Amino acid sequence: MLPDLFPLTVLTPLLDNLTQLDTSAFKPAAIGRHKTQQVIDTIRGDKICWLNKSMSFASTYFDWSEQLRQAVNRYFFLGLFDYETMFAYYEPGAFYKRHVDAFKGQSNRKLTSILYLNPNWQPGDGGELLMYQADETTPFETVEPRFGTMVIFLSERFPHEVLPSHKDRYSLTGWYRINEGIPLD
Ligand SMILES: O=C(O)CCC(=O)C(=O)O
Ligand SMILES: [Fe+2]
Repeated sequence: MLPDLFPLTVLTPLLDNLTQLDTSAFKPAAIGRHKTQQVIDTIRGDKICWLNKSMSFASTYFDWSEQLRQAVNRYFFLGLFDYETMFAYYEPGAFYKRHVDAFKGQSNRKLTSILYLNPNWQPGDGGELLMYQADETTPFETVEPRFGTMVIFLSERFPHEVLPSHKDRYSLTGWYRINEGIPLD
């Protein structure tokens, strides 16, 4: 967990632009990919909008994400290949039940990053991210979704959940992916 990672001069325009996005570009978040994809609002209740490089207001964020990708590859040899990121909006009452972002060997998502964009977040506003080790039921980390806090974790390793939020809750969630090569036989 990295509190206050970005300066307000980066965060404030980012949030302003994201919240001005055409809400018709938002869709209820789904679970699974391709044919198995479905919207189950008893598991997650956020609405999402994928970001793309043509959104120039997000260029500082994309540049920083690219630097992180290169640094992680340099130090940890993860072979991260590209990055996808979405803006997520949890309206009051929305939550996301415990899950992992990727199952080992079944996805090319390796590293998850979440940047929280909630100015004036207070204890009691809900919406905390709980991080777990494997099968444990007690979280080893509870993260309040405060403006500028970033969380980075291995997508296959850590189950996590979002507690019901009592206020509008905004975040940018991204996944670094490895290149899906053709397996050698
Ligand atoms: O917003 C969060 O704190 C977590 C979101 C999440 O787990 C996801 O989108 O996969
Ligand atoms: Fe997740």
